[in-house]
Amino acid sequence: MISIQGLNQFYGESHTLWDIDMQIPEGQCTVLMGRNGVGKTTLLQCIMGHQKVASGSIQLNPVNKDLVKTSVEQRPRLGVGYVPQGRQIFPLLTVEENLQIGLPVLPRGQRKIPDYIFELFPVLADMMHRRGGDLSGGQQQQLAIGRALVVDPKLLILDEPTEGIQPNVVQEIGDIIRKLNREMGLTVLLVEQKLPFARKVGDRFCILDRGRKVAEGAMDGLDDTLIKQYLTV
Ligand SMILES: Nc1ncnc2c1ncn2[C@@H]1O[C@H](COP(=O)(O)OP(=O)(O)OP(=O)(O)O)[C@@H](O)[C@H]1O
Repeated sequence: MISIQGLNQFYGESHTLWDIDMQIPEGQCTVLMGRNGVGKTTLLQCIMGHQKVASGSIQLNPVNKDLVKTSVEQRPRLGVGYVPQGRQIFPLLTVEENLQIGLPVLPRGQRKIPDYIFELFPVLADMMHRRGGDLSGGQQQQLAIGRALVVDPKLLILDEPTEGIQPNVVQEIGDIIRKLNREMGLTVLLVEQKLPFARKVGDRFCILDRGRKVAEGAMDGLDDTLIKQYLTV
């Protein structure tokens, strides 16, 4: 679905991502892992066009587009949905208004929030007219995922969807990501620090360390040596 090749990124003089080659296979759930500050969010932001790429390509298939050469606004139209770190819900807008944010990218006749979003997240229907800021952290995460789904993505990218969320809701979010991936066929790329969660939802892992990709493969292959070397603090 996505093939990243030779990607380099800088913050000013600081070389943050180094020669990243990475595959996000269609239909699978890939978990991007690594310690704090290794460049996971930066890589997602490069895919979304929120950070400038110095060199390399991010090929999106089957539409056959290099995202590096595509405008930020094009991503949702090309079928890429994004749930950013910290959720970024608009606190003063209602749940309905937050969900409607993505609608203008759709053709005029299709600008309606799909019903299945309320089946996945019944709480959003119950709280439709409440302000985003009144929702709990877990409810806001559901709203952020719902908002990303409004544009009918083929690829869903999530940055630490379980961060700051209560354990019982983490389980619920995991079930929803699995459902989206395994039953509804969305390709998923997510950043996740919690190992049990990564193992539960992921088919594949990819590890970054100090801006370089150091390992990737099937989730079964994420062994103690890799965990000790690159993930534990
Ligand atoms: N806007 C920015 N300007 C300058 N440096 C930045 C910026 N954002 C991140 N960095 C730096 O780039 C490096 C990678 O940060 P990034 O947030 O991508 O890492 P991460 O792996 O997602 O970390 P975390 O798990 O803490 O979210 C870090 O050294 C960080 O301090």
